[in-house]
Amino acid sequence: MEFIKVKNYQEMSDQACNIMIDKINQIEQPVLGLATGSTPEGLYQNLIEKYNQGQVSFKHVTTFNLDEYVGLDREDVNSYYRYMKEKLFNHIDIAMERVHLPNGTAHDLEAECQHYEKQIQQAGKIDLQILGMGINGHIGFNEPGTSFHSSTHIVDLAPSTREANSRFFPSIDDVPTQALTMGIETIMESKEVLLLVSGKQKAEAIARLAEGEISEDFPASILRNHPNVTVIVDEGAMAKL
Ligand SMILES: O=P(O)(O)OC[C@H]1O[C@](O)(CO)[C@@H](O)[C@@H]1O
Repeated sequence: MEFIKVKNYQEMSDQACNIMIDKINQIEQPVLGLATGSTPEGLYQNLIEKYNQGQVSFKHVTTFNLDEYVGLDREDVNSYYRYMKEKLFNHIDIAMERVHLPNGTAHDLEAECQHYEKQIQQAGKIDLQILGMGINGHIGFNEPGTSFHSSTHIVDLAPSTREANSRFFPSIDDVPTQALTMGIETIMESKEVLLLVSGKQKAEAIARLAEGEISEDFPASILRNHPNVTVIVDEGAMAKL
């Protein structure tokens, strides 16, 4: 696991953007794994800027998002599908048929998980997976206690995750209680992982990632066993290292 230490959120987003554009330009049919939350917003803004400057095209890019809330329609303001459209897809030349997010309103959620997992395998696995990390070490929506051998599955969201994400909803009662997420094994099968971590609220989590034991109690810790992980971390998040 390689750590790239940067000053602040903007520098983290700039470095992540460069890594992602290199990857897109290196591979003929790149498959990217994408994340939501606050962390990658700066990266997506940068990608849009670079696209507008003609430095990158997404025509041959396929994407798989990590997760989606259960019960929110795709066009709901808080769905991750809507987030991705507004923060990235609407502004670039990506073909929407190459875009994938789990369907949180599928009639049969178990079947949807299996189907999503199959689509990732059929695409030839993920070339570069972008990750954020929750304060409890969750990656995707894989909460503490999730099996390291999990594939795409339905999760009950931890109270701390619902509380953290309630900032986007009218009230905490409106935050869905479940989500569909790529599993830990799905993430670990990505060829390369880029984990972005910013802000002092993540300092404890980064210290645990770097120095704690590898345990299902702290999902992100498994990344230490992955052969190709880069963590871009800013000064705030490094406070306890
Ligand atoms: O980037 P944020 O908003 O701090 O969230 C961290 C992680 O939590 C999630 O938003 C899920 O709660 C992930 O999608 C994200 O990577």
